[in-house]
Amino acid sequence: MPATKVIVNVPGEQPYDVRIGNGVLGAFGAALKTTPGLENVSRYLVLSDSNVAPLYLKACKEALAAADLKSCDISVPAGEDSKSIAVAEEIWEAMAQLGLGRDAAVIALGGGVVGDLAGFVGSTFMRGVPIVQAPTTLLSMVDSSVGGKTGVNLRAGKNLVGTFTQPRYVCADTSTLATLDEREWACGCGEIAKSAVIDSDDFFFWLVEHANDLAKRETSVVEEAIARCVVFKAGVVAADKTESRGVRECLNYGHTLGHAIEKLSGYGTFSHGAAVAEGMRFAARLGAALVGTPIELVETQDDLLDTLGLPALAWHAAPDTMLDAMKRDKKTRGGQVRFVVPNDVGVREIVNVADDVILEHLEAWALSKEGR
Ligand SMILES: NC(=O)c1ccc[n+]([C@@H]2O[C@H](COP(=O)([O-])OP(=O)(O)OC[C@H]3O[C@@H](n4cnc5c(N)ncnc54)[C@H](O)[C@@H]3O)[C@@H](O)[C@H]2O)c1
Ligand SMILES: O=C(O)C(=O)C[C@@H](O)[C@H](O)[C@H](O)COP(=O)(O)O
Ligand SMILES: [Zn+2]
Repeated sequence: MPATKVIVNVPGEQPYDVRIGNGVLGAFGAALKTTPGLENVSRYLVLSDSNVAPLYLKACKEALAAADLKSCDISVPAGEDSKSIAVAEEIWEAMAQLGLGRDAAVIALGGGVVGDLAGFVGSTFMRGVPIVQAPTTLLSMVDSSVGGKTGVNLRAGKNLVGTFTQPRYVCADTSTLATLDEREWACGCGEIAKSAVIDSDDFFFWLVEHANDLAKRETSVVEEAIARCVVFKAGVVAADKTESRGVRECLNYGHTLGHAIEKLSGYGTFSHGAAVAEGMRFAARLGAALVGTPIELVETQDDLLDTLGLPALAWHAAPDTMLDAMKRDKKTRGGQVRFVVPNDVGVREIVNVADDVILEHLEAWALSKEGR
């Protein structure tokens, strides 16, 4: 896999490119000018957050101006709390005040929070304007900027309102990762580990071998990890864009428990990636009990997550409270909670798990936390 600039095409009715590399934001405007579906855009709204705007908004707007593209911008407070209907409504109102019409497009400049929020407001404003993703966190480069899941959280649970709307273009400038702190680095590594476990032996054992270098941000390893994740996700999304064919749900590995942790701990207490990593530990153990997931996989995954800076969380809630939160998961059918579990590396299945079995495993999980 090439180490510098990589372009991955996400196939589908409206295929799009994901451009990955150091400095690709500099050529952003020129790339948008030749992107199908953006020919008639008269103004771009750049949505970012209070951490990202001071760092990268100027460069983004300069890249647009250099290609004679007009832009305006809105910044939201950094953090998961901005993924809400209240903030979405403020943005819709601001877009109307700015005089944006159906010839506008929305650029998400930031992490997964900005990406999901911008995707949601863009896909609903005036019944939908084009969306462009310019991810600036590791997590958003490896996962959220690709695939078109947009949305906001409700008090009842994560991502409970949203749309499936593919972006027209994704620009992942890896130079922006230099300003990311340790917590957010590890968060991205959580989704990389998720993709590796459910993808293949090739990805998983490559990651095990390079986990230390990824944690140390070794450039070629980082770029290869991003490219591998995007190639994998592009294939899954192409096969099942709206998660209706039983293929895309695999990307939810670790999320059944992970989303419940995020909700119950107060959104933002744990990063999404840390919660997903915890969910992967739990789901693999459930797999070992229910479908024969090899214990070597459970242990290798534990070691991998440790190396990537994602130790088991010293946090738990009462099992019945956890179960109640998990019942809001979108994979739930007929009131029954379903988990993605790995039968082995690269082989996954969705299992319906009875409440009493989940409670029994949650109790064991809670016990394992005592004394931490
Ligand atoms: N749509 C999807 O397919 C998908 C996939 C995975 C995760 N998600 C969602 O993504 C969100 C998590 O995304 P995230 O981890 O990127 O969180 P985030 O967007 O909150 O970013 C994490 C923090 O890093 C800051 N930041 C962003 N870029 C930076 C940079 N280059 N330098 C310094 N600081 C920077 C942000 O301001 C924020 O404080 C969750 O809401 C999750 O549900 C969505
Ligand atoms: O793209 C997908 O599909 C995913 O499931 C990717 C996940 O990493 C991501 O966190 C997603 O937002 C979760 O989706 P949800 O449907 O469970 O809200
Ligand atoms: Zn996720």
